[in-house]
Amino acid sequence: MSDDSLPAPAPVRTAAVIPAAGRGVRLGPGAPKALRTLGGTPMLIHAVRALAASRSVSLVVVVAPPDGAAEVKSLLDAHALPDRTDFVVVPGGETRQESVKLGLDALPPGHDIVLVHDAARPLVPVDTVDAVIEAVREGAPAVVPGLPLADTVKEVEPAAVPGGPEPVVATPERARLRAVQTPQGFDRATLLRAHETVTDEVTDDAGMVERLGLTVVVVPGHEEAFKVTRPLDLVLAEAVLARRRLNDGY
Ligand SMILES: Nc1ccn([C@@H]2O[C@H](COP(=O)(O)OP(=O)(O)OP(=O)(O)O)[C@@H](O)[C@H]2O)c(=O)n1
Ligand SMILES: C[C@](O)(CO)[C@H](O)COP(=O)(O)O
Repeated sequence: MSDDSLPAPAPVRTAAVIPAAGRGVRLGPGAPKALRTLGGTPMLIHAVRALAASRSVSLVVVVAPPDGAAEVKSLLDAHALPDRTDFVVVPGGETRQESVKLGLDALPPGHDIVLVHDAARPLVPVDTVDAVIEAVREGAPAVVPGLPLADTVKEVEPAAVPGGPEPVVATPERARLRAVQTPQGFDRATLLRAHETVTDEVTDDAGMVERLGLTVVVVPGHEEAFKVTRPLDLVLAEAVLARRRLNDGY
């Protein structure tokens, strides 16, 4: 039985934190990775647009290179972004984990779902963003997009000398493995607790939630949400962008 005199529940609001403070050492010398261009536009702007394309995302916190917050603010001002979204820029830290924490510290109250998305994944489709948000809305405290692996993976004993042979310890069953991407989505309180509690270095935010003993779920990722890490990834990203521009006027 419904009671029309009760106020409608407040809509669940979503914020996104975009860590963009990395140097991009594996990409080679040049500007900080997030500021390098893809199709003439900084990678960070692509990533911000990808998240702001979701109608659920009302706030984007960009975590800029430690001495680059002013430059990032100017970049956001200079590029067209949706009016319905607010943007905040904060300086980042030494590690990804530190940068995400600094982004979380800048979140105002009122957003119950928080996404964390690498600036280095500039081409994630909005459907992937929305699928992650939806899974959190449905009650999962932590959600990651992931894809099955194409390669067989070996666990090894690290080489005694750099470049030396590495004894294989195990071959995990490939069908049970997923390569995880971002945006990773969280119930806000869970993500804040993870960042307050976990002190050792973890390579993704969902991994921190796992350490709290909570369940993380994987939803289907997308091959275009790949991370631009090495020079060959830039070639692929330019090709994907060129195809989108040709097909969709992106
Ligand atoms: N101190 C850091 C390190 C990384 N990142 C961000 O975390 C995301 C994923 O990191 P990765 O792709 O590894 O970027 P880099 O750390 O820049 O790469 P590299 O390890 O090659 O230097 C990127 O958007 C990167 O800007 C960050 O905000 N702060
Ligand atoms: C968060 C992440 O993109 C999920 O795949 C990844 O763990 C980041 O790792 P990196 O070594 O910092 O790029």
